[in-house]
Amino acid sequence: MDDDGMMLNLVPGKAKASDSQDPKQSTRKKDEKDQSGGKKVIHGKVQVQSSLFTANPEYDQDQHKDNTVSSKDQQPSNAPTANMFESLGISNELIQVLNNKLQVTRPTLVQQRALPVLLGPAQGVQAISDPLPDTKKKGDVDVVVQAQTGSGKTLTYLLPMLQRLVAASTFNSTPSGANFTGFGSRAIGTVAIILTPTRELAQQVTNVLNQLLTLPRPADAYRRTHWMVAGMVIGGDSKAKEKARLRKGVTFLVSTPGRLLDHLQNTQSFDIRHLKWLVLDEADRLLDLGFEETLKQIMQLIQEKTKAEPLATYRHTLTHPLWPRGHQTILCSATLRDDVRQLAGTALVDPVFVNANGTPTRLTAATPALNESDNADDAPHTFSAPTQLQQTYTIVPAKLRLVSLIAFLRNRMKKKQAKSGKIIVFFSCCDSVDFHYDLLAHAGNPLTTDVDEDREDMLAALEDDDVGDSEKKTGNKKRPPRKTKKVREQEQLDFQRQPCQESKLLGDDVRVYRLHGDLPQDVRSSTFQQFNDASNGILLCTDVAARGLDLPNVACIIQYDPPTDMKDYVHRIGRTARLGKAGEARLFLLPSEMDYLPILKAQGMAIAQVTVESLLADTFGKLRHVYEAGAQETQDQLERYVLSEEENVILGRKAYWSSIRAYATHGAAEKHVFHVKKLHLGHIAKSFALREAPSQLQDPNKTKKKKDAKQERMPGKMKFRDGKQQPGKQQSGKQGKQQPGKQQQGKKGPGLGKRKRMGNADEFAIISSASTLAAGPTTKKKKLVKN
Ligand SMILES: Nc1ncnc2c1ncn2[C@@H]1O[C@H](COP(=O)(O)OP(=O)(O)OP(=O)(O)O)[C@@H](O)[C@H]1O
Repeated sequence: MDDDGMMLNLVPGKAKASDSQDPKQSTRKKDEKDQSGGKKVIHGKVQVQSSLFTANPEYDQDQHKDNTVSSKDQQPSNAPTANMFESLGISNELIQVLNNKLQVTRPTLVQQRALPVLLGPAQGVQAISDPLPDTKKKGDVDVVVQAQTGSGKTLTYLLPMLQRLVAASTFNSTPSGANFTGFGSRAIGTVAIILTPTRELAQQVTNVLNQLLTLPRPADAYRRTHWMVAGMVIGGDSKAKEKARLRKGVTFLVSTPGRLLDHLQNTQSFDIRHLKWLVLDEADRLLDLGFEETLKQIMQLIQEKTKAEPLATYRHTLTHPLWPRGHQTILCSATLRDDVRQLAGTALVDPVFVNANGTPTRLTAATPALNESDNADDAPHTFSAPTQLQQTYTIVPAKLRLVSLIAFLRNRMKKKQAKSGKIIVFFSCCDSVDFHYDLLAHAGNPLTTDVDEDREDMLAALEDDDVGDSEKKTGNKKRPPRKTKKVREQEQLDFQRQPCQESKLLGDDVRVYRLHGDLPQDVRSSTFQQFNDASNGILLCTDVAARGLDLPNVACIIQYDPPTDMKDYVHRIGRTARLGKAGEARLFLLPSEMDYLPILKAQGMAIAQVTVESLLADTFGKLRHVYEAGAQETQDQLERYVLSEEENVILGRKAYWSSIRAYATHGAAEKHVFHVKKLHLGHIAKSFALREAPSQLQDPNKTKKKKDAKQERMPGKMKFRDGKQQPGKQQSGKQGKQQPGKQQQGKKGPGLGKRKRMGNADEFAIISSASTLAAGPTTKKKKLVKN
């Protein structure tokens, strides 16, 4: 539904803000109060504590309803098969580790298909229908593995490496073990590099490797893995320590791209001349813009460094077919599509494509594109989600978003408490995660200060100028006692460093966690670990947690902000329903976003509707007036909390602006659905517990003086925080209080205008907050928002 007409910001009385030092202020205020029918007016704006259930857009929520969707009776598509690992060429010792340490007994379909290919010619298994002739790779092929989320791709690439190295450790020993001369030295350097897009995924893969390396000591009393070491180098860790580890030799190196490139360029002792495997986990993400340049440089350096002659000690050993000739490149993801071809022409040599649906096939230049098909019988390549995953959506008007989220979470936590499993909520930006985290942690606690007129005056001052000046503007008024700045800062610091918080708002003993790219690395790591170990709890996060993370017992995914890319949709929902287990994924959509449903369906996603009424009724009470009252009461409580402290308002505003900015990063293909112009900004503000849309960006760190100076230097520049206008590019359109939704000229401006290229990005590309704000379809390319 195109409701542009209704989507005007209806905040009444947009009169210019008056000077709060005006001696006539109190008289004028009184007048304003009178004129607005007794309602409070601040700076020309009526402070309306509006109802949640009035003035919402009209929409037909059944428009895209599909009654046929049901995942209840579906056979899980990513569960283990009836096959055995023995038949695939995995040794008993490794199978023991799989059974005992990882509770893995039977392979999944993709493991069944990919393991023989990856174990290589030395295993004597005919894995592909058209084995390579005697090429330079001598039977060891590059491999592209595409399989649903939670189908065990990590073991798919790790097991063959381990199997081959374990076999290589013993291949020249005598059968009895006497006169053993097996290979094994850490000094060989790095033989496998595994690249992941996020630090958490790197941490996870390293953990799995370490478990696999606890291979039992066999009868010949020689532990095959004694020389193998798994190590991790990621951004945020101490480089000096990493260098020391690399000097000693790290057999399996797990890394994020930026940090790997850094070591390849700067760490002399990082020896990869004997490199045999390069794995790109979440390859499509690594091939994305942002990592593209880094990856190119990595590939180039690997090509150069692996040309070096092997050390004399290993020359003989490495000729055995257990070791791949050259190095084998493996790409993995649930959403590999045409992107892979970018690399296929350079780093991959006629790769074999393996998925769960058919026999492995070679991918040559002549092979049709993965997501195209001329043949009607041959279904076009769409993404697929685990069949047992129950996908649902709820159309939620903007004003009701926040209470609907609270209602959903409360209901889930109340339902089965300990057994309900974990919940992950996805937001579009770090600021929004921070805001909601704070809200869930504190809004259920009693307020320490009253939300009175003085506080609202403080907020009015915030509206007009730098946050720092608000103290001045309300300086001579009596206020509720406030904590000193130092105390507040210390409290914030302590709050920042806690990996989780209790949320009284959601119920007894409910813990909330948060994860995003702006957190200090140690907080990120401990949060990830603690949420991983917890049996219950709610993780609020950005897409930094969307890829690859295998967090046990996640029962439900909530996409509070829709993803900006269909691939992200698939990965986000894939954090549940793993390895054949059940799971639910709920998508929140605005009425103006309903046309996203046919897009999802066209991509093979079966998604059913749950109405917002039933969502609210499940928590607040069955009768309409009861759940409306309950929702309104909750919203009021949240608004009161936000209004109670200056910091809360700042958090809310930052989150509001960053979210709108993130909204503008939806790709061109989905712009007709997700367009800032379609947003009702007043209603969106309500979903951040703000009583009205903030009219301009505030920067708590800048003094008014600095801002004025900037204005002088660059007249005409918009007053957006950190706004980095390209030199020579004059921005047209309204200056000063630019509203989102208003088309901006100067398309190639920074921030929203263009997806930022990160030279050495080792994380999701990141821009933290509302540094600039443009609106409308400014570019065809997807833009990058910090997550
Ligand atoms: N054959 C198996 N049987 C039982 N569990 C398995 C099997 N293979 C892997 N697992 C377990 O399944 C979980 C998911 O595996 P993994 O993270 O490798 O999935 P994935 O396909 O890489 O998912 P994603 O696409 O989300 O990254 C892990 O906990 C892993 O230990």
